Amino acid sequence: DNEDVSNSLIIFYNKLSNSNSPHDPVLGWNLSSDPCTGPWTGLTCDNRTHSVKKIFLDSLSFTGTFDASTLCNVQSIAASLIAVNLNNNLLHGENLDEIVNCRELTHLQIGGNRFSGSLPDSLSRLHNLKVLNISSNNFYGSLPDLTLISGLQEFFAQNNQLTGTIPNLDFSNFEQFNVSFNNFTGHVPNGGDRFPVSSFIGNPELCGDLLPRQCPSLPPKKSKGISNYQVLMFSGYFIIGLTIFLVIILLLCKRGKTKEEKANLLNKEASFDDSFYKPSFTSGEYKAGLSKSGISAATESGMVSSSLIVLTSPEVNGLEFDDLLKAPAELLGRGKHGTVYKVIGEQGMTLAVKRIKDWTIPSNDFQQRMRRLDQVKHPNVLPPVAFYCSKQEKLLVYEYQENGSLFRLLQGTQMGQVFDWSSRLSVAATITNALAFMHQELREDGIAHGNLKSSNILLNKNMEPCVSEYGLMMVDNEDQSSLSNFGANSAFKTDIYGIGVILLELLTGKVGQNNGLDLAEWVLSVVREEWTGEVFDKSLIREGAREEGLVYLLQIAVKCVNTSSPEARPSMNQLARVINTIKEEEERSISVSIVSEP
Ligand SMILES: Nc1ncnc2c1ncn2[C@@H]1O[C@H](COP(=O)(O)OP(=O)(O)OP(=O)(O)O)[C@@H](O)[C@H]1O
Repeated sequence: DNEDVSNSLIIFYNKLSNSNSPHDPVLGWNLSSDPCTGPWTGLTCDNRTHSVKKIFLDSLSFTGTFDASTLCNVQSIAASLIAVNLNNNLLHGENLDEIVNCRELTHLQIGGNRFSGSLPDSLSRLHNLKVLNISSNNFYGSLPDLTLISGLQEFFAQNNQLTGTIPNLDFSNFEQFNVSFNNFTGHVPNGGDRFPVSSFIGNPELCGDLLPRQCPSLPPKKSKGISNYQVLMFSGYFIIGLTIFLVIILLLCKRGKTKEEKANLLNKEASFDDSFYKPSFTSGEYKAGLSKSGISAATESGMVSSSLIVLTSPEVNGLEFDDLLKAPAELLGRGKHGTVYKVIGEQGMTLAVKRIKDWTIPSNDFQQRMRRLDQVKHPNVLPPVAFYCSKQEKLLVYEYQENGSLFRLLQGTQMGQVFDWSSRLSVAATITNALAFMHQELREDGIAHGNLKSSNILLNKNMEPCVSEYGLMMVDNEDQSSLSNFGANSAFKTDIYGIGVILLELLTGKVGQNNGLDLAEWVLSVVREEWTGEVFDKSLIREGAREEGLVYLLQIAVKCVNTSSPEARPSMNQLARVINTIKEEEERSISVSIVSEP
């Protein structure tokens, strides 16, 4: 029996450590000694019965597999094993459904690994479990029926891709519970409000009182059954309603058709590729653009409000507003503040045209603002090349940047693309330097960015980050209420919040939602509770990024997203200085390690 136990434990260990690759720690697990009396690090036995009780092999960078059958299909191990902790390695899973045979388990901790696939239903038959940690893996599919484990006290499943609804658990038993950053749907079960919002955030389809998504109110309960008379009456109403509806549809179709015919006659030239589509400007504005007034003539004669004003780019000189309207346009995205189209100009230049929504700024102020912005240039701030402004319409024209945005880059890392620590630091330093310059130059004009987020950090043709849409809109987010005492300065403090969220995105590898509030709250809650390395992107840890630099950047990012006293947020200049120092330290430590290598 003893031999069986030792052999199985060695098989378990070899699979875990990829058959003892040279980088694995030496933990004394070998057949020359007895598991319970020998130097088997991480293994605890029951002194009395001499049987294996606990296996704690967490945070050891094991890269192999946890094969549950190697432990749980051996009767004398399964009968005594109460705790397995393999958290924070790089393990895959194998035969995980065999875990059900380790019926005595009270603690199963496999968080922070590379397990993937669906969770075995058999997990719910581990009736003695008190602590279950499957967080930060790639598990998908629904949760097993955890309601069957009546004694469960701690459950961690955050940072997976789990779907379905959260089981109706008896939360009064739970001390800790976290299912954040998955794809759960439905509502937070009753009693879930015992836990902070950070336990549930990051599930876009999950609704609840504390979450950004509110649950729809339940339809009123039907009172009694309805009588035959009522059935007849309702059917009558239904038939009358349906007839009226059909007549209206018929009339509308007829009217639409005549309108369409008229429009076709008026605008014969409007033929364009179906895969693209035109921005749908109203006919009045369309006419204004079609006035064909030359750009420079219009500017000089003061007719600026109906013409495209070209600011900088020689390449787009000669471009007119109606050229823009006629050019094929592809929808790039629709944000809170407007819509962006990719437009291919006649000169072959590809442009991004932002159509701003609901900004009631007077035309003159808007023009003044754009001209002031045109005077302040920084190589890492994307300048508008032209703009158009009428009472109803405000358009900004930029050069199209084909390498995407920081937002997309971060999304790519979630699919396993490499975005290493020094590149992330470099992005952070470049954009804070650029913004520090802009803040300094435009402070007196009170023009901050106003909408800083990773989708507005674009990568130019040299893959350098560029801040886009600077000064495009008034700041209007929730942050403003707490900043009302700061007057014009509040917009600059809001930019600091925005950059804080971007720094958190770079550190965690997660993208913020809901103005970054979700991410900031999650990071703050983790930091408050334990200040663990749990917030950092696992790929940075794997890469061996220096903890000191990570923590230092996290500390300053946390100061930026301070909502209780926004005045305590650093200035962009201070922020840039700190980040440059972290970057220099990092570069120094790399060159020191290269020099000191034998
Ligand atoms: N000059 C550009 N070149 C290439 N892509 C661009 C350019 N400007 C914007 N985009 C992309 O177009 C998409 C939509 O941009 P937009 O700024 O409207 O989105 P948003 O930032 O999410 O919304 P909003 O700014 O309204 O809050 C984004 O993916 C953005 O990265």
